[in-house]
Amino acid sequence: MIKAGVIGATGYVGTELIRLLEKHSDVELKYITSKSYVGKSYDEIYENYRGVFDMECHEQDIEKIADEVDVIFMALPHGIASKEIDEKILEKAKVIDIGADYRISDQEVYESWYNTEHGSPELLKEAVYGLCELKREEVKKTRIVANPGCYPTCSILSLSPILKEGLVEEDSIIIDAKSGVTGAGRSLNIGTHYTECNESFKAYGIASHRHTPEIEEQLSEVSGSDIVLNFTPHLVPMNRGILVTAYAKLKSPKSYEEIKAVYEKHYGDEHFVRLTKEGIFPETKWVKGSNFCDIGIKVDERTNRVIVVGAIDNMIKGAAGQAVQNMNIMFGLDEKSGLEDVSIFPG
Ligand SMILES: NC(=O)C1=CN([C@@H]2O[C@H](COP(=O)(O)OP(=O)(O)OC[C@H]3O[C@@H](n4cnc5c(N)ncnc54)[C@H](OP(=O)(O)O)[C@@H]3O)[C@@H](O)[C@H]2O)C=CC1
Ligand SMILES: CC(=O)N[C@@H](CCC(=O)OP(=O)(O)O)C(=O)O
Repeated sequence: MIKAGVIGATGYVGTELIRLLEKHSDVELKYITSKSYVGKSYDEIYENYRGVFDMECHEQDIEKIADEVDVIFMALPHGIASKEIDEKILEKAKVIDIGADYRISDQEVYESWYNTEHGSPELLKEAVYGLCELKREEVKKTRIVANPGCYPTCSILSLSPILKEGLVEEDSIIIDAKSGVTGAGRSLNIGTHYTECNESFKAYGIASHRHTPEIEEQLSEVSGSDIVLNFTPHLVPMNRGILVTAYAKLKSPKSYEEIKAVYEKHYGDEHFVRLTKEGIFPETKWVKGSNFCDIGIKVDERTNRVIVVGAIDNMIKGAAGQAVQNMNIMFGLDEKSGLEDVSIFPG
């Protein structure tokens, strides 16, 4: 049995981690923490767990937790994990950080986009960007995984095959993305009040969202050239889900069948990436509650562009599910363990 601890178990990602780990047949949950609910049992905070999971929430004593577990999941606001993790912790337990602290390899880039000091820059080289389908071999060997962001997971999976094969102009990429409100977390925030976001739809972070450098770094690595792109997120009044529509100009005309063959080459053996049939495009309800990323493609011969539509559940493939997938890889388990659920539709 893998002994696991969840730091930040009372947030939206934390509660999805609890749901997945609690039923994972190879995992024993040993320790959960919270900032505001220390001493409370989990089913007092989340009534849906009544009679199912009543572990007490503890303070965040990371050294003590590392002594008791094999893997620590960090589900905290960015900027905290890097101040808590160090060599001493990593000697005792593996770490999967679901926040952004180890996702960007350049300390200066991280500090300027996140407006905070990095607490353990010496670990940036060692941390592996845990986009499982792209980095499986590195994830197997590492002690610390930077679990990718939700928008980046969907954007990078949607675009990497055509960039890897050099089929599109590297400076032509536009990513138009939409997220449900759980993407903003559980803590109070005016923009996510019911009356502020219900019956409305807005773009935000235009040309300035912190996921831009994360997406650019990974797509640059995939394509072998520097990618600079436009990324525009939108807030949609739904609970969960991310839909990405990405556009890129073809270097030379290609048919739908040729582009489809490239996606099949890259994802044909991937359980969690599903390609839709021609003319069918992903919907967030098809991935709700599951670890799948659905991808649909269109070649617009009129504009010579490829249009790729991707969908994930922001809290599952975009966070807790991918974190469990990373744990499975790190501990040599079947990658699908504990992640067999299909979408909770109608949900
Ligand atoms: N929501 C999503 O879809 C996704 C989120 N992420 C990332 O995952 C991380 C968690 O996100 P999410 O669950 O949405 O956030 P929430 O705001 O819902 O939860 C945050 C968690 O961290 C705890 N916490 C807050 N502040 C502190 C602090 N100063 N010290 C210690 N613990 C603290 C909270 O405890 P308490 O409940 O007691 O206040 C809670 O358990 C973030 O880095 C987020 O960016 C990544 C991908 C997708
Ligand atoms: C809807 C919404 O507000 N989404 C969040 C991103 C979601 C997220 O969790 O960010 P990380 O993946 O980097 O942790 C935002 O735009 O900041």
